[in-house]
Amino acid sequence: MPNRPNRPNTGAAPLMIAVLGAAGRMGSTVCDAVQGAPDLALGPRLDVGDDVAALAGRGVSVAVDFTVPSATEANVHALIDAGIHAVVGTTGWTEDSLARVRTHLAEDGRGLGVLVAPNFALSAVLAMRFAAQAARYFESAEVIELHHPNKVDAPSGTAMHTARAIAAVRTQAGLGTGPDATESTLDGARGAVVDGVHVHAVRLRGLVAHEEILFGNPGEQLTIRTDSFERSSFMPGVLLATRTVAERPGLTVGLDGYLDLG
Ligand SMILES: NC(=O)C1=CN([C@@H]2O[C@H](COP(=O)(O)OP(=O)(O)OC[C@H]3O[C@@H](n4cnc5c(N)ncnc54)[C@H](OP(=O)(O)O)[C@@H]3O)[C@@H](O)[C@H]2O)C=CC1
Ligand SMILES: O=C(O)C1=N[C@H](C(=O)O)C[C@H](O)C1
Repeated sequence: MPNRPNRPNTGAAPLMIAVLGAAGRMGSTVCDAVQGAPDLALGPRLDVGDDVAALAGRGVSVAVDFTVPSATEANVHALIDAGIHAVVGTTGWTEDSLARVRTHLAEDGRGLGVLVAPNFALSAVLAMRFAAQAARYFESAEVIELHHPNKVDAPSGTAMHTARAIAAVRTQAGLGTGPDATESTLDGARGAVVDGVHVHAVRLRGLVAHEEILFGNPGEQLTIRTDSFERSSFMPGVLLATRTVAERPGLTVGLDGYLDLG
């Protein structure tokens, strides 16, 4: 990742990285990326049915979780109990589940770090940041996310995060809901509503991970778009996180918390 502290850790023994969801699309890509990094060593690869608690005492420094929304929170609690830092890309996190992790980390007291990031691609991280910057200046804001048809959750974690951030800025700026004269619709025609922001999900063969954030004012529109054409786009962010999570005790939400974005 350019201009980021994503250099290999030199001079030290390689950090051992465990991967949860290792056989999945993201998990297998992470295994390849870790194997290609001279300062990292690929440790245990876990999938459904494997016991996360059994990672304790096996020299694992950091575990990367790309599993499923129904499993990821329990995995993180088990990793904390095992004394292992966690880098999490899996979606499905809520304010409540994040709060439980925050509490667990505080109670544990060993200074472990957990990063939960809805998107590790630099383009997506910047798109979310730019959207939050733009949100106060526009009457209308809607989010469209577009993904491969094998994705099990909708809207995407990235779209949820984007919409929540836009909504928070709009509230702070005293903006109400966007103008919308719709009186009757087919169910779903206006998408899901996340904190007052409409979010639309497209599933299409050929896509990987894409998002458009649309802002409108009378006579003008701003579109912010991010495209991940390959899962390799997530890897610099994942590797950066594995290298630095131990230096960031507590819970961080969003890779932007690890980047010097100003
Ligand atoms: N933050 C980011 O940048 C990105 C996040 N994601 C998110 O990552 C997650 C995974 O995506 P993707 O790799 O495409 O999905 P896949 O379905 O390809 O992979 C998920 C893997 O996790 C396994 N799994 C399921 N339950 C468990 C469990 N309890 N413990 C361990 N492993 C388990 C699955 O096994 P099985 O198939 O046998 O059920 C599968 O191998 C999704 O939530 C997705 O939204 C995706 C891309 C980027
Ligand atoms: O499932 C995916 O593929 C992706 N999931 C994440 C999300 O839900 O935001 C990140 C990226 O969009 C790819």
